[in-house]
Amino acid sequence: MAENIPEKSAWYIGATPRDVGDVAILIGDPARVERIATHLDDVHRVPVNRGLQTITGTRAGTRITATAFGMGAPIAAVVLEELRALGVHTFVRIGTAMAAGAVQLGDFVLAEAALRREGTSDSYAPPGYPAVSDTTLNAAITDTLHAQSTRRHHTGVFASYDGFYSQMFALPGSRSRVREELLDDIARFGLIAADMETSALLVAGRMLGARTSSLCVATVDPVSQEKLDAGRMAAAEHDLFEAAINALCHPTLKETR
Ligand SMILES: O=P(O)(O)O[C@H]1O[C@H](CO)[C@@H](O)[C@H]1O
Ligand SMILES: O=c1cc[nH]c(=O)[nH]1
Repeated sequence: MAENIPEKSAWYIGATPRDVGDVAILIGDPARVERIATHLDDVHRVPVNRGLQTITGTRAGTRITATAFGMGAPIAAVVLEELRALGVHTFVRIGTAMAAGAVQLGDFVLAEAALRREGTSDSYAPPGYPAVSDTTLNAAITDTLHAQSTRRHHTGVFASYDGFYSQMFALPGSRSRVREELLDDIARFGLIAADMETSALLVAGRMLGARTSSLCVATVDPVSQEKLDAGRMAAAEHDLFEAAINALCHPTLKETR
């Protein structure tokens, strides 16, 4: 009988259409999945596959999926592709980013657009194609951040890089030009943040007909390499989860889809 035929599951994340909602939060660190689960009701867990973990829970009647991709643009795009194929139409990447410009550690940074310094977005669109966030989604996120008003936020241009140690965070004794390239980009393009996935997700999301944006906490200073301490990070993560979940429940996202 038809209802006994197992639904096909996505190759890597292992989820079926029934396992996911219409909207999703893309998380880097897998350890954040169980922590965001505590912010949702009726949480359903998909078995972990290849370290990729997906859960779906509800908030105010909206089913929200959260999947952790780990680190870097290629796997982040795989996860976005699979969730999109399962029916997800709206994505918010949440995570950590390097602070740039006037941004201070612990501030939120919301991507309006991103400089494509990674290679994954090239597999979706030529270099002249812009990596831009969805404006309706960003309006919902901004509205939520104002209502939440727990910490400062900045909206602007991110840059995303493939090489964490070769392009973003030089280890002691490594080639100093590494950081100079990043500092050059920050100054030349007035960036507010740098991470590893945002530009690829914005391009892939748009090419696949999904709404996509990226909201991060600034956690590292590019010049001093100072990092946000664990206590402040935990508080920021809590606020980040709430901002993403509340934004995805925003009424305008339902009205305009
Ligand atoms: O905190 P998450 O979301 O993992 O994001 C950031 O952390 C990793 C590298 O530090 C990259 O994935 C980067 O984008
Ligand atoms: O330095 C950093 C911090 C967070 N995320 C990154 O990609 N780089």
